[in-house]
Amino acid sequence: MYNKLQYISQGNTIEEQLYNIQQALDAGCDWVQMRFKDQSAKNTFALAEAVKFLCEEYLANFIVNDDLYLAQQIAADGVHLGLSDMKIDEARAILGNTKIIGGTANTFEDIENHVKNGCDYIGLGPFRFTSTKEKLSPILGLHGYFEILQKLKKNKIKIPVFAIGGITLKDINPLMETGIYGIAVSGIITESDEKEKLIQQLNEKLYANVIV
Ligand SMILES: Cc1ncc(COP(=O)(O)OP(=O)(O)O)c(N)n1
Ligand SMILES: Cc1ncsc1CCOP(=O)(O)O
Ligand SMILES: [Mg+2]
Repeated sequence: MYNKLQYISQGNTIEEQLYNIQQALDAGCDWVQMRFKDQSAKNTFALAEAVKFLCEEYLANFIVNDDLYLAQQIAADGVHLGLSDMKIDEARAILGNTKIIGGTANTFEDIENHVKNGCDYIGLGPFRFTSTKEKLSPILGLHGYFEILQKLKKNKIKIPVFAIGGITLKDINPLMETGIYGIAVSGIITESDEKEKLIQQLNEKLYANVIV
């Protein structure tokens, strides 16, 4: 099963990205999504190769944001695709069944479609406003998660749902109570001065009800 905490990388240069990713891995993150927007193919490829190497060293999962062909080229563990990126069924046909394909959703219908098309997990959001991403879909808030997760349950749709967008430590308990599986975060980890402590606290809350 998937880790319940996914770190989405930040940084405007290869160096900044690598610094942030290494810090997150050192602090205990074991799932990284490389998100490097508006860059040349050369830079993105160079970063992806370096991140793949790092994640292998730390035994962390590594997925690529947006670019299925890059994920395929560097043999990443998978890809995360948004509503305006390549369609999930097309991606599945190209990547096969062994790779992770995550899909963005903002509504119950988005999730229904993703599940039909062979998606492995859902990034559902945004939970609240965040400056990490431009052009946000409508904000869901706790009530939005509650309604969508209830509808999934009613329709017997089972897929791990990760909450995303402006999430902080204090949001985890109420979010987990809605039935989500985990969270995908960027800002709180990138900006934290006490990453190890933060990741430990996040994991404690995320795994509080997991029986091993
Ligand atoms: C886990 C997760 N969920 C949602 C997103 C957002 O993807 P997308 O809508 O394609 O936006 P960009 O990240 O590409 O700007 C995500 N990246 N990860
Ligand atoms: C990529 C993405 N998609 C919806 S919100 C978001 C950004 C999440 O980052 P943060 O945790 O900093 O709000
Ligand atoms: Mg995208």
